[in-house]
Amino acid sequence: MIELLGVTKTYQGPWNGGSRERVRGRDVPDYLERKRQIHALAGIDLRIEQGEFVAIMGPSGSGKSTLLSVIGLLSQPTEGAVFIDGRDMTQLRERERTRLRARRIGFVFQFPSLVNTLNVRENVLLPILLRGSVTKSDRMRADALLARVGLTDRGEDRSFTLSGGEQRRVALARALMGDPPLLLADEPTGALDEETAEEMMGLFSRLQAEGKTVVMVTHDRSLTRYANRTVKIQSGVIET
Ligand SMILES: Nc1ncnc2c1ncn2[C@@H]1O[C@H](COP(=O)(O)OP(=O)(O)OP(=O)(O)O)[C@@H](O)[C@H]1O
Repeated sequence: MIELLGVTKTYQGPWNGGSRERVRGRDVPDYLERKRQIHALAGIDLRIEQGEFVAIMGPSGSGKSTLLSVIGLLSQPTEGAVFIDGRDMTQLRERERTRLRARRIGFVFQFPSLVNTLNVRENVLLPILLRGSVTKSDRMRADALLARVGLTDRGEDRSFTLSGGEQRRVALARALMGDPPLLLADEPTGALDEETAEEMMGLFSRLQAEGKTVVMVTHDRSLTRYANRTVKIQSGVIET
């Protein structure tokens, strides 16, 4: 379903502090001084089958979030190809990538980024609200998803009145609103207590059992037991 071939991602770092670089034994003039390059991904080959639950682990700065953003079409690789269902996403126009992202990918981040001025149900409906008007069946779906994440009857509450774990579940319900086949989660249980984290992982497991593909970045080794496979990344390279 998802295949990355030779994916690299290089960021331009800050100016390197005025120190002169030497290229082929000669000082590089100031006006050509190069920015430091950060190789966040340094040649990733990865295949993820439909219906898999993959955990991505690695030390801080190893490239996990970058990898997730490339898989999620939020960021274009510097080199390499990203195939989703056999189509190379790097060859598409930005508009088409955005469209596919909206239809096929749900994101859950560590910080749920709910809109405080909206109530819980409206937050779940946000992807629809942004596209146009909300129908009665959209509202029913939002309520069904809220029930699914254990927040029945909280639809009318202001989102900021919810606890961190509850807000995270609203974010999951929002990610599921468009029924995407692929769920990407970056530290979805970060800063949650153990019990709440386990509940969240239980939800992910059930979604996988229903056929969704789940890719999750985590620091927490104990959570990898929910995944079928753990991919370890170090300095932008997958450890084998
Ligand atoms: N937009 C950016 N501009 C410049 N450098 C970046 C950018 N995003 C990430 N980096 C760098 O790329 C490397 C990989 O970052 P990334 O966020 O993917 O790591 P990570 O494994 O998710 O780390 P953490 O576990 O701390 O969140 C780091 O050295 C980071 O500083």
